[in-house]
Amino acid sequence: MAKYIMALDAGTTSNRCILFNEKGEICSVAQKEFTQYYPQPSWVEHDANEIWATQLGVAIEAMAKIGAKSTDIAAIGITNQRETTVVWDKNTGEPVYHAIVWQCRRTSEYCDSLREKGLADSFREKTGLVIDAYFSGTKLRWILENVPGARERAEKGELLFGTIDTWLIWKLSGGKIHVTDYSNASRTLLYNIKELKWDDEILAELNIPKCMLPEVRPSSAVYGETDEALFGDPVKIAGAAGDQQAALFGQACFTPGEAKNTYGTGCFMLMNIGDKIKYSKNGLVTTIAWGLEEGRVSYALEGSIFVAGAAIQWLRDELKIVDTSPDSEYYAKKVADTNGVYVVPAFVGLGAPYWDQYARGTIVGLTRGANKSHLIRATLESLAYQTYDVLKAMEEDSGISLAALKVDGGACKNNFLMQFQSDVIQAPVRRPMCVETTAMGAAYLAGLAVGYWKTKDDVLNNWAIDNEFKPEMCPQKAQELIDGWKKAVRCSFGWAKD
Ligand SMILES: Nc1ncnc2c1ncn2[C@@H]1O[C@H](COP(=O)(O)OP(=O)(O)O)[C@@H](O)[C@H]1O
Ligand SMILES: O=P(O)(O)OC[C@H](O)CO
Repeated sequence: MAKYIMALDAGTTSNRCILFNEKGEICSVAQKEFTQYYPQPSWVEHDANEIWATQLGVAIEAMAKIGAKSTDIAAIGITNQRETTVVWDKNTGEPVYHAIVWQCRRTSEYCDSLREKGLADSFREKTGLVIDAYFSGTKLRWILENVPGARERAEKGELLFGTIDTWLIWKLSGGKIHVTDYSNASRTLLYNIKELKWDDEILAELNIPKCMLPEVRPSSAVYGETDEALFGDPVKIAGAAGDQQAALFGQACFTPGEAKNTYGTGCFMLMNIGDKIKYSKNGLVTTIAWGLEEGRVSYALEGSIFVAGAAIQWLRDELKIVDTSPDSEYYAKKVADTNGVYVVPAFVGLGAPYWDQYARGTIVGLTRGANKSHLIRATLESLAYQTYDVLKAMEEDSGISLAALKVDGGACKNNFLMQFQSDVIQAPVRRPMCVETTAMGAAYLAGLAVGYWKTKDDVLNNWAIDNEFKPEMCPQKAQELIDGWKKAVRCSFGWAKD
């Protein structure tokens, strides 16, 4: 019997491959960062070819590290940064433009015009989303409008659209399979999450030819096999899910009301709401969590925070005041507080619950005594405050007060941040043994499709806690800090608006 499930985790800043065994344990990992392009302020792009080359490279490396052969791999599951938009030529496989990344704000004004036409409610009703440059639809339209010849070629059926899952599956299959899964489709602003189909009215409004769009399949299903040239024998490609939904699955949040928060490049809190759609009144979006079989899906409420770990990378790469992201913990602990400094990392606007496309990064409360450690600490704390905002919105929408918050993602390894998070929300924060829950979720989705695991109970049984952080700060102090944060956030609003 094959020994491993391979998870390909295509994140915003790096690609990873993890090989899991039957107990859900990590047997091999390889990871590589790739280039971020910022061609104009608030524009973000990736090279889709580099994403593919990096992803294939880490897959081969992870196998080589433990001498695994293709016949040792029962199936591949894919999980990906969502919304990021790729358009490529069906015949040559060449992207017609860089991938436009979820963080990119280039379509903000077009989104304003859609809202001004009074379309916000109908888009919300159909897609569960707010009209925002974050989602794929307006990015795809931008490519069709701005890349010479793209619209004509798309209308002739020569171009294909995909989010990163679709792009990777297409490349893995040697250009044979053009699919996405329910969870990724629900992030495009083009997919009707009630009727489970591409929405013709929205496609007409955005002027997007339907023939470019991938077939939408369950998140756990055999889509096909890898091209023989890649790993030797073909391997089944058996699952895909957006990274945040995969993490919800990997955290075994199967019961409505269960939630997780992932601290990666951004920070995303998702709550399983079962098989009935519920719309938020507090700035969250409704999204498809997963569909395990054709025509049936589970939904989630989501609070999307655009900049979280990316703010720590900013301290590292732009300000150069930490050498590595984990170093932020050392500096934060060197000081007792932030000395009144707040950092609002609205580098690409603000997502939930504010949805301000024109907010920009803001530092307030500086006095002559503010030093590097205060700034680092304030940046780390901003992750916790943003999470607080989203948590409150989620509790209000769902009517459920979370007994504890399950966390995962790269930055949740930061103990200072986790303790501060618990203090701010005044509730326990639970970190699992395996914080690679995104990759784990993708592995489970693929493993369930090929019978490597039998039921979702296997996922539940493999979940184990590493640490629980309990509130140590008194509620009044926490409230004072939150009040300061609210004031700071207000200062960032609308900054980039003429
Ligand atoms: N110990 C840490 N403290 C703070 N931030 C961290 C730490 N370790 C990683 N990060 C941040 O977490 C992010 C990486 O997490 P990851 O889950 O791999 O993200 P993604 O999937 O979005 O690429 C980076 O933005 C990095 O700055
Ligand atoms: O790269 P991550 O893990 O921060 O995830 C990005 C999200 O999928 C964007 O919606």
